[in-house]
Amino acid sequence: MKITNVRARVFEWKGKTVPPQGNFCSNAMDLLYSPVETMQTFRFHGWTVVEVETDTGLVGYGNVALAPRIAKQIVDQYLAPLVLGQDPWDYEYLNQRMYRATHAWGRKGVGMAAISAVDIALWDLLGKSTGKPVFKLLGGRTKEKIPCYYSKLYRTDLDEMQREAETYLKQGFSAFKMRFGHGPAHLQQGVVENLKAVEAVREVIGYDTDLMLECYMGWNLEYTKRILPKLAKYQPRWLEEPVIADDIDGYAELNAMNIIPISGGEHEFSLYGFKQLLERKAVSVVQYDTNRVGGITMAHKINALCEAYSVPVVPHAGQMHNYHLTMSTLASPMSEYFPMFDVEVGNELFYYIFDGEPVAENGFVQLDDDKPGLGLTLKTEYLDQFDILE
Ligand SMILES: O=C(O)C(=O)C[C@@H](O)CO
Ligand SMILES: [Mg+2]
Repeated sequence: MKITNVRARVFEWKGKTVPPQGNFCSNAMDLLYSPVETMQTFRFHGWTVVEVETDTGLVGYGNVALAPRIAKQIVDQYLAPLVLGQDPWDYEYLNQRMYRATHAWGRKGVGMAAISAVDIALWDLLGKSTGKPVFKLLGGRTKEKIPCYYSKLYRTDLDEMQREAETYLKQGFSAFKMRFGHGPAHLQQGVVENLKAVEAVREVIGYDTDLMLECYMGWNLEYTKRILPKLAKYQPRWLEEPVIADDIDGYAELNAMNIIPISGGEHEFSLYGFKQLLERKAVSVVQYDTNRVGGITMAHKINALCEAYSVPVVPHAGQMHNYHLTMSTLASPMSEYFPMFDVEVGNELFYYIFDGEPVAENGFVQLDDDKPGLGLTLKTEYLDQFDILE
């Protein structure tokens, strides 16, 4: 099998969107005085879809969500020439080729995200060419089905958050992730607001469910140290990305406090970066996203690394490029699950672009043994609501 063409297209949503309500979600911009409304930097309304075509007629699909227009340029100008004419089965060689050729500028961030999209498309091809789902190529089914946690609960009105939690509890979810709306800029009043929100959600979901708390890098070390003991009584399973991704010392210090397990890795990009996080005991849960860390080839290696350190992997986002890895490794006990809603943050867009993304039933997602590759096709239903950049 030989690669004959690589096509990268940006899908930019132009349809109706739901404006973020209330304090919505803390994020890294919150610590900075800014005339820019911070939610503008937080919304992700575009996606790059990469199609790798072959001389067999098979086409593999990959995707990247970060900085989609730049990712497309990287695929077009730098990565496509490196894989054209090559055999997708040489995926390790091709991954190294892309990683090393772009290393001067690409080793963290959007460079790696673009590599990920091509790599994911290669694995989709491998599955399609063998008639097997990707998880089979990675080692097979380690779970009957994948437990997943409901991930939304942005910081809106507390009654609304409670209604949301109740609805999804009734649908059978037994694990939830909520977002904080306040950080250091909101002073002690914000601490109180944060605690009230966790209490409100626990009031509805009880204590026989898991609750995860998301900061999305909107706090700092001092603030987190102050609030951690106050949050402990709500028994969170983890506290996610309290500080910016580069502050590995901060993660290590917070995790060593042993009050609440600290999770991270959603904004880490390389195998070496994860080695550092693990060596430093900086996180108790690793949350890579396969469409950021160099694709399935690299995520598979990170799983092995985490297995050896006995640190669980719960990838960022659901989505097929992550589900296949979660299914095939014991290092990964469960998945994140973004429900399909009207377009708001943009996490939902995956459902609007692709057909085949599984829908959770009773808090589990299932992968089909008989669907080759990733099991995704392009959806036609919403095509007129995207601007598509060729
Ligand atoms: O789902 C997460 O872990 C994210 O960080 C997604 C982002 O949308 C913040 O809510
Ligand atoms: Mg997160």
